[in-house]
Amino acid sequence: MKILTAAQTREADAYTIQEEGISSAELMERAAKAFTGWFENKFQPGGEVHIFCGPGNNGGDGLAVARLLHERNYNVQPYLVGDISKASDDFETNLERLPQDLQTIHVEQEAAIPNLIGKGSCVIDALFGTGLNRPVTGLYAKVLEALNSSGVTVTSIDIPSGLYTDSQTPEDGAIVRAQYTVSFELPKLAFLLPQHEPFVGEWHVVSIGLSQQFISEVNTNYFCTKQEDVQRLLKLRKKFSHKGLYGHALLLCGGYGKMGAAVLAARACLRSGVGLLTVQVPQAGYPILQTAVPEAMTLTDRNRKHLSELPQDIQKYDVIGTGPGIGTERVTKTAIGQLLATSSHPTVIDADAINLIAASDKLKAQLYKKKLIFTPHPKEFERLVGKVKNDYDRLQHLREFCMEYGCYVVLKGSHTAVGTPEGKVYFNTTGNSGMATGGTGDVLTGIITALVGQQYTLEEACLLGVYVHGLAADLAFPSLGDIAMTASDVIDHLPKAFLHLTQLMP
Ligand SMILES: NC(=O)C1=CN([C@@H]2O[C@H](COP(=O)(O)OP(=O)(O)OC[C@H]3O[C@@H](n4cnc5c(N)ncnc54)[C@H](OP(=O)(O)O)[C@@H]3O)[C@@H](O)[C@H]2O)[C@@H](O)CC1
Ligand SMILES: Nc1ncnc2c1ncn2[C@@H]1O[C@H](COP(=O)(O)OP(=O)(O)O)[C@@H](O)[C@H]1O
Ligand SMILES: [K+]
Repeated sequence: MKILTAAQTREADAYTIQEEGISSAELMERAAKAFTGWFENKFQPGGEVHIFCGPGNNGGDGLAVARLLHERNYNVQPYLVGDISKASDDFETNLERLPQDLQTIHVEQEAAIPNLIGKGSCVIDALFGTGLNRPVTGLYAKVLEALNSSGVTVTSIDIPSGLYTDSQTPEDGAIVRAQYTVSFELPKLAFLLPQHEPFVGEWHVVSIGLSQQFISEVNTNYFCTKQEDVQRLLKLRKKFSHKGLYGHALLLCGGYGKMGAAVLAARACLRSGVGLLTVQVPQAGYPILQTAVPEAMTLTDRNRKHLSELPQDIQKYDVIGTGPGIGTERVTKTAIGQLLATSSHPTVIDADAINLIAASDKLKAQLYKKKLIFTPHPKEFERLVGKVKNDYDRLQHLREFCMEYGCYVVLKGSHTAVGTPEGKVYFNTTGNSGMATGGTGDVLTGIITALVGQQYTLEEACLLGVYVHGLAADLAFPSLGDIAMTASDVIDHLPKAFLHLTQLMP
């Protein structure tokens, strides 16, 4: 699914209006109906609903929603905020359409801002949408600040007012802190960035029938991975298939005190369909791996505690995964250096392997033109690319790093972002806060390694792997919740996650 900029969203609106031969007020009516449908499911009629409308089409939406909720017996109070002498045409149309018994209140100065503290009211924020073109200050900022400090439940139409859709909001701009955001047709880039969680709250997308032709033709660098996107990637097994068809993976993982990382990566790799798995661990890990993961073949390093060498016959493997639990000893750095210098295998690089590379220009110089997938969390990513200013800056670095080295980067987080060598970014849509616990990243390394071994392209392996990893956690959630969830629980739910995707296939 594509993510459009504010400008592209306006073009999509205009294209739809022309293609369907409808008026912009009709499209607004669709948007208002779609919003109202969501709202009715969430909030019962009864309490007061205060709707704050700005001078543009977002305000127009607010007025149309006021009329529709009024018709459905909600106790609605619309406010017109600021100078509405230059309001948009569709705002005017919807103002005229308000029924006689629905009186608006005009908020033209600070003293007229209603005091909603302690009233338990519900607020709909329709001040600004995608047409916001400068930071919110003055009277509008006072309104947003009053809402933020009043303790009311705010639901924003399209986007929280004051928040920029696809670039960093300037620091002097006020932004409403919504509990819910109900957006039209496609999610906005701003919703996917962790820094915006306090403003966006729980977000939902409702369809308003924007032109699918426009959406399929428009160019964008940003995407959301939905179930239908990964389902078509999934390869079914053939009846006469054998383990030789599903790849032989090598995991170079684990170290003294962190052998569990190797166990987690190995188990996840096996649960993701790899044909054969060999794990090389330091000697201290031999009994652990042989006991905890009997399906895997185990090689031992000459070093007792740390990765220090590559296996002799490394050529025979189809894919290598490394990093989890390996530590950053000098001997391990040498081994990772050898790996980069001598191997042409597709390789998944995680955790301490990233840290070692990040700390060495010599190792970094070896990254070019290889088949590499990096799976950093935000701190590991900053070690690779330097300090970032904000989430947009991080995305820019992500794209630049991937383009420079021709690699894939799986930047982990609540909406994990997969960067590609073409500079595209795919945000994941599965997963939950139960995954915020040690070892879940090691599980992801195992999953992606297994998928590359099964001949998925690097891009497919990243997208499918990240999706399935989050889906397993989502399937674990109903019985385990997020507080008690562990990385092993995620592995235990991988079978259900793969089944879920295959059973839904046509
Ligand atoms: N097009 C359609 O058919 C559909 C559109 N839809 C809806 O329309 C929304 C987009 O509407 P929009 O383009 O009118 O912009 P909107 O967000 O209301 O703001 C523009 C107004 O705000 C003003 N303004 C801006 N920044 C400001 C600031 N910081 N401080 C103060 N003022 C500021 C700006 O004034 P100006 O810059 O001219 O001074 C202008 O008056 C979209 O999010 C969705 O909700 C849906 O109904 C689907 C169909
Ligand atoms: N709040 C969250 N919502 C969704 N996914 C999460 C959340 N927190 C963490 N994750 C996922 O859990 C994994 C954590 O990886 P990482 O930080 O490398 O853990 P570790 O190093 O302990 O294995 C990542 O895949 C990340 O996307
Ligand atoms: K809004």
